[in-house]
Amino acid sequence: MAGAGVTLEELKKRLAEFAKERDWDQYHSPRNLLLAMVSLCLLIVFISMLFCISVLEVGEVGELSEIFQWKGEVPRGLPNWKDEEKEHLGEELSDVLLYLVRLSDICGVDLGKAAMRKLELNAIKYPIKPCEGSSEKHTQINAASHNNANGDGVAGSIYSDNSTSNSGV
Ligand SMILES: Nc1ccn([C@H]2C[C@H](O)[C@@H](COP(=O)(O)OP(=O)(O)OP(=O)(O)O)O2)c(=O)n1
Repeated sequence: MAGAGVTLEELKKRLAEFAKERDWDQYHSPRNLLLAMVSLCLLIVFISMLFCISVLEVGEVGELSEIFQWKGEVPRGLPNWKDEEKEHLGEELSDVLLYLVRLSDICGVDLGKAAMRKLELNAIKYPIKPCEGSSEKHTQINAASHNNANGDGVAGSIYSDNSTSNSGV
């Protein structure tokens, strides 16, 4: 089954391809990716408060954020970072990953399968053509497509256009 037993290396490759096809490397800076994770965590905090679970995971993301605090924008590959700083970053990233893997196991979620499925859903939400070089959210791109469809007959909703989606997992 797609995604069952997927390795971290495969997932890394798929994510890199997904970003490259959409010319999104320009937006995937360390800071932007971290901020994307942090906003996701604010949602988890809210849900955690409702269900009293998983606050530790948010704590680890907080520790990860501390490493980038006051550094401003950081270039890919972290060329000016000391070895100790990179090692510390590796430890905090691992804490987040290890808690995620453990949490999904305890909850009975096959994380590899779920991640591959989410990539397929992302490809439907963010088809290559309208999303190429754009950092807009799918809702904004979808609204723009609707406007175009009303105005000059160009493509309608991105959800109904499978011709450019990249969901062939
Ligand atoms: N510039 C971007 C935008 C999205 N994604 C990928 C990573 C995430 O797996 C997913 C996040 O997409 P959304 O921000 O649209 O969030 P959701 O999928 O949760 O959608 P929604 O917020 O509408 O529920 O897409 C990405 O890699 N780079």
